[in-house]
Amino acid sequence: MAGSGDESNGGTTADHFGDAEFVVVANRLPVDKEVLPDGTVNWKRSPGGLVTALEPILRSQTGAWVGWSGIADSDDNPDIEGIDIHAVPLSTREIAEYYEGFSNATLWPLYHDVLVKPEYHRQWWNTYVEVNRRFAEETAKAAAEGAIVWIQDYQLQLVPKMLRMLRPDLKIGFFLHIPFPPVELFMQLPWRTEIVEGLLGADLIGFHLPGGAQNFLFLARRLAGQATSKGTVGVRSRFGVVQVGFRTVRVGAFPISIDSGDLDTKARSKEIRRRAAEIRKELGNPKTIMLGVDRLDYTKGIDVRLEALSELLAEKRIDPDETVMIQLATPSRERVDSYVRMRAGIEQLVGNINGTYASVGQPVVQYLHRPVPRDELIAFFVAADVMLVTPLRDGMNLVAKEYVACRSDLGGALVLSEFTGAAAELRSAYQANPYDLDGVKDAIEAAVQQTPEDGRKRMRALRRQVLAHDVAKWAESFLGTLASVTETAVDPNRGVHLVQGGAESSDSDA
Ligand SMILES: Nc1ncnc2c1ncn2[C@@H]1O[C@H](COP(=O)(O)OP(=O)(O)O)[C@@H](O)[C@H]1O
Ligand SMILES: O=P(O)(O)OC[C@H]1O[C@H](O[C@H]2O[C@H](CO)[C@@H](O)[C@H](O)[C@H]2O)[C@H](O)[C@@H](O)[C@@H]1O
Repeated sequence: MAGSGDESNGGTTADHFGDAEFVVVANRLPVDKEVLPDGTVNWKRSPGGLVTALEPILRSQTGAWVGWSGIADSDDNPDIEGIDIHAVPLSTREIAEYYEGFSNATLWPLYHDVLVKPEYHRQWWNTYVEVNRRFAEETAKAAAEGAIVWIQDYQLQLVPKMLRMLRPDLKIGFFLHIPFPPVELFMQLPWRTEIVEGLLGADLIGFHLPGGAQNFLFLARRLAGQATSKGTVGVRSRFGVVQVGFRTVRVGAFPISIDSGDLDTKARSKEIRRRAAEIRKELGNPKTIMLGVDRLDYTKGIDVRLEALSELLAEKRIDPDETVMIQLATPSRERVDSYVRMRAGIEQLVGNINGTYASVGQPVVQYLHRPVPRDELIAFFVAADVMLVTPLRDGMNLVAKEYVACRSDLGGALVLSEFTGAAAELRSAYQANPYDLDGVKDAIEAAVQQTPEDGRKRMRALRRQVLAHDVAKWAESFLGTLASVTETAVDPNRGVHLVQGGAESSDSDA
């Protein structure tokens, strides 16, 4: 019987398997801790798209979620109705070395075009391995025999292989939410082979875009010495294949989305419309409201849009008396040096623009360094005439899709960086290369000056895409593919074949 307690599954026996038929494994749990004024603790479900998409699946079968609570040195295991929570506690040292260090100061910049220099520290790597092992062990305990396990993102790239060693009976999917870099960048990583081999423990590896899938296939051939397909990968179709012994690993592109129907309904509500009108009034009824909504991250190109605005104002192509830009920036990874430096740079740019172009009581840029409540955010989307999404590199960018979902009035215009995953789908946006400041300025100016008729036409096309492809479809397409490829696997021992270390080859395609 697959999964019975011999050496090949790390000693886990069927009696020690969990109950969950579907397990999500992510760095973060889908809950936020709230301490009420009277000191009592309340765990609120986080409003993220992933939870929304997976909740019905987690509820319809016995579902579990393995992740970190977001709090240091905490042994909290929140109780959430309908989801069996398995918290993986992290110590202060592990947060510094695994999360802030290897995940966010090594992998994050390396995978985002080396926008800042990745730091390579052996101690961070060791802790990344240790923490990935704990996630794998916790998952092995939670999953029922033959369960489906879906591992999320760059923080956990070693979990697929570790988990397969513990539990060869499982069907393992992995999805990367950030870009997967080209070979020229990935080869910098001292532990490049271990990462590729870690991912190859999965049955299905998903990326947002075909380009990421193709980069991975090339590296699997080059670093793990595996036979791979060489044809182009499609969107939710034409999957790539890596042959790992007698195990077949599929590689595909599954662009994530949002709960567009829900946002559309909320944005149509009277309360949100009233609040949107109120926001415009509070801002002094400007002709044009521009909006940026991001985690405060150097990948998001907040500086790009501020510099573009500053030059447009200097060239009098935008009138400061008629324009307000709102930048909502959620604090993020605040103990990582590159984030501290970037925040100072952004705040200086905001100060410079306001110092030069604002009138008393009427700043041109209104900057909020905090998250805003969901309904308030929706009202901002409804109020904004021009949405500025200008990342230097972004896996997808859900904000662009959220804006579109909120515009049932067919108003507004989306300025969108070519270097977001969303750009592949949102072709009717005002797209620009964020490295070409003149191009960004032209796109912003065109968006500000669009005719209502052109605006409606573009927004209609954008909405068709976003409403037809929501996050439930994303989950269905990934999980449907995972189910079909594991069901058709012919060899009952498919579970145990793993790539062994040191397989780097000198592929002549390099
Ligand atoms: N200031 C903010 N207040 C509230 N929500 C925010 C804020 N900034 C970003 N968000 C939300 O966070 C999510 C960001 O997702 P995305 O654009 O894909 O980028 P990332 O996951 O890299 O932060 C969106 O759902 C967006 O609405
Ligand atoms: O958990 P944090 O360190 O606070 O960071 C928040 C999340 O940021 C990243 O989001 C990515 O996923 C989005 C959805 O697929 C995508 O639209 C975006 O382009 C990515 O940057 C990260 O990948 C998540 O793991 C983090 O939880």
